[in-house]
Amino acid sequence: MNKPLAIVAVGGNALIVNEEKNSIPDQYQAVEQSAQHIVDMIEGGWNIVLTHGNGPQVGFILRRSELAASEVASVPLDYAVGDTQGAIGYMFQKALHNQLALRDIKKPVVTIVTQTLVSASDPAFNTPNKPVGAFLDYATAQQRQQTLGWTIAEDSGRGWRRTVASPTPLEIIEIATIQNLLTQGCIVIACGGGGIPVIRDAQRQLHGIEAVIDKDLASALLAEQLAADLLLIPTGVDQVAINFGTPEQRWLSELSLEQADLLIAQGQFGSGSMQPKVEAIAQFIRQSHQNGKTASGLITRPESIKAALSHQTGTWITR
Ligand SMILES: NC(=O)OP(=O)(O)O
Repeated sequence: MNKPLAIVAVGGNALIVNEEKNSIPDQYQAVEQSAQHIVDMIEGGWNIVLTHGNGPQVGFILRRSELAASEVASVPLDYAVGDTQGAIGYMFQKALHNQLALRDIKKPVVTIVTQTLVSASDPAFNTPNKPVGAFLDYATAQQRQQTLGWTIAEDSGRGWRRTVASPTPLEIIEIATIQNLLTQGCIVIACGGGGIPVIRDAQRQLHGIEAVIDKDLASALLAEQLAADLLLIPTGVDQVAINFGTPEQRWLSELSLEQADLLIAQGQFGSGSMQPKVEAIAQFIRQSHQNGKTASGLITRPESIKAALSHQTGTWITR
């Protein structure tokens, strides 16, 4: 029997343990931790495609580019997304390779530079709302807004960040290659940072466009197109909660699509944190159902993945 396929979507913020420990070696340590849990899944019989975010990292590249502007040409945002695919892909590729070697599992790991089609007329280009880079105090963010033309927004009560446009992912250009690599038994790292945003002209030519795609939405599209069984989104908590942070807080082990819709409508999940994860999983499950496939989603902490897969923790979302 074929092994089940899971898309595991690791957030860019998950690699930044705290704002003071955000160096490349610090991020690599976090990747090494995640790699252990992913290889546990492989030992448990799963095929894996790993996707990852890049919100902090792509913002760091833009900032380096600004700081060096008098010496070297600046980096357009689509190229900065490509840079993060290479750097974070390298981290996961190396960490997974090493973890597999420790357990004597022979499985190739490969990172695919992935382009994701978006629409040039997506209204998201008029309202940049995807936070990137570091969390700043308001005075610093406002000063950069005035001097560098940044758009800024408060993010999840943690501070102010630069924002960029985040159009809806429509098509994964390298989908056939990703599928082929999976069929050959590879662990594939794809759609990094949601994929490099590209538009297609009337002559079918691709052109990069400056934006950062939401990695959960891109992962949902990828999961649907690969007919995956599971979209797993590791995050900072073991389970999704309602009434989060109040005396009425309640952790959820299971969530139907109808319950998810209702709780989203009630504004139960943070709009910049848990809500996009639940929405992405719901979209994947619905689309899979339309394609005749039964699929599910799981949200949990990376270190709880093994327990969550045997339903001891985590929040399972099913139709
Ligand atoms: N591209 C993206 O969604 O990145 P984060 O998950 O790091 O915000």
